[in-house]
Amino acid sequence: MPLSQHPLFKALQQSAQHLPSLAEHFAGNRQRVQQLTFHLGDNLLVDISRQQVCTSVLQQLCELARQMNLPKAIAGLFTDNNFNPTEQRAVLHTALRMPAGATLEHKGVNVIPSVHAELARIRHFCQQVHTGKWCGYSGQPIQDVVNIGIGGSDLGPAMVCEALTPYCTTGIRTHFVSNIDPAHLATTLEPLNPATTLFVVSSKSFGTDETMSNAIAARKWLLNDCGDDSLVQLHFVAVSTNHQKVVEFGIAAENMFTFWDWVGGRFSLWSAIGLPIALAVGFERFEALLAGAHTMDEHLRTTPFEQNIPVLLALLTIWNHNILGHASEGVFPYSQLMHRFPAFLQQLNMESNGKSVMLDGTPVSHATGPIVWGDVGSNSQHAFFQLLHQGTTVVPAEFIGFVNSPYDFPAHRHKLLANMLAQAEALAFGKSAADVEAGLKAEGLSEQRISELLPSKVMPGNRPSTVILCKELTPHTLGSLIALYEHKTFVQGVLWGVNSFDQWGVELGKKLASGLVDTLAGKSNATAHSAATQNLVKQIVDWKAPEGEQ
Ligand SMILES: O=P(O)(O)OC[C@H]1O[C@H](O)[C@H](O)[C@@H](O)[C@@H]1O
Repeated sequence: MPLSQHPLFKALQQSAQHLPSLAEHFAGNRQRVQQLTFHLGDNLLVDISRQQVCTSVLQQLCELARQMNLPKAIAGLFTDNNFNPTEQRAVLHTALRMPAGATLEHKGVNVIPSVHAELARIRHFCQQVHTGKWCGYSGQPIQDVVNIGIGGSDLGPAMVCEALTPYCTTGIRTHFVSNIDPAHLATTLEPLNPATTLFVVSSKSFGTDETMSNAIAARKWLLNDCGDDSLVQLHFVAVSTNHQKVVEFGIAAENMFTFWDWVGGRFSLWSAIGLPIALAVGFERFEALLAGAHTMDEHLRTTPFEQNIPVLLALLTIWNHNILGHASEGVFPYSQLMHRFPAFLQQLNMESNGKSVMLDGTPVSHATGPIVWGDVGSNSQHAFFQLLHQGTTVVPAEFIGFVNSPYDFPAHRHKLLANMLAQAEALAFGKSAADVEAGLKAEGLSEQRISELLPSKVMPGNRPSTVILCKELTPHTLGSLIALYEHKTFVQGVLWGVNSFDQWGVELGKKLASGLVDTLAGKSNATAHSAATQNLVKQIVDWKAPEGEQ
């Protein structure tokens, strides 16, 4: 039964008619914070007390999830499944972080030994690079690793490498090139020495145009320097599921790391796609990242819904988005190192759940994925938080904070977290007209000035937020945090009844672009396109500098 037709969904809509304010919620229940704070071990806590729910609404949401077969779906994530029917693929990324002795059968074969065999190859390769045994063409050890990939073959490893900067102690510097904009490759390569640079060409399909074009250009750059095609091998490894295309590209099979079609691109950083992470932080820390994700997997698999963190966060999206009608979700890590986390989450959640048809192909009758967006705090406070506090759109916010940091400037120590706590507080409780007026009076302002200022200074409050507080941004905690969002995405998809693991919507644009490349190169005309495109093509051709002048 679709979500919106379920009797419990209708009951939740009824509950939302008589919603107490957050201030009333807190005043009416002294146990609220304890009841609505959940722990993963002793290093991660999730406080949903500032969400516009009470325990009875949460129970209704959990019951709805049970009746919509979420328990079976969760069990399916840890056994063989057919969760991606349009691509005829299973969804088994949880296998990538299972311990060596575990069993997860796919088509009757236990996949865990293959997962660990590939991890052993990654470990060996990292050792070779880190000890200088893997040398470039001039005999010098590798110093810089450039990952060439896009989407799921870029965002996860790029985000993790930045987030784990304090753990990047192997001496290997990592760089990420994704965009077909030549500026990305050119500016990345500019300071690098080809003799000490290794390229990791990462692509599940090994057919993505941006990645292939950048890989071909990188090979030329290398060849220009070393002058011998056979030496290029020393500077290229591949990560892919497509052996044939890797070999056709000219990368030897022994220099290819593999993963499997049951790993979706946006869920793949735990596979060989994480090779740059292991090269940057060391294999043991990569293993700690996997272990952190496995901890969250076990939490998802074994915890009753009423205490299950990813399930609760997904249900809050159902509540905020489908019942209360809030169209977007803001995510605000209070950590400069988590700079790329919102972008990673955008692919994870929006590519997974930005769907309009149910699994059986019928149109959805309820909203699916919200717009996910955000940026780091405290920067975002000084940019767009005005709208969050006083705008006409309510944006449920997720704050992510870390108590300890290896970067300890005494004057900064408490300010970052104080800012995060203050934002959650201001969003929830605002400032009433009476309080604003009293403050302005105390400042000695005239009656007239007070009445002018009052409407602009009132803070409505009652704006929902969640706080995720971690002890420290370690590889293990980051693994748990990423897996939390993976599972949140998965649970949302189950409730919405969509296929969270395909992405057909991105294909049309790719096809149109490939036709337009020839048009812009003057090899075909634009008449097959709309008048708008034809006009822009004409302008581009007119303005284009002749070859060689750019
Ligand atoms: O890893 P690749 O096969 O190169 O794919 C890279 C990316 O491209 C696609 O267009 C998809 O939208 C993404 O889901 C995918 O992660």
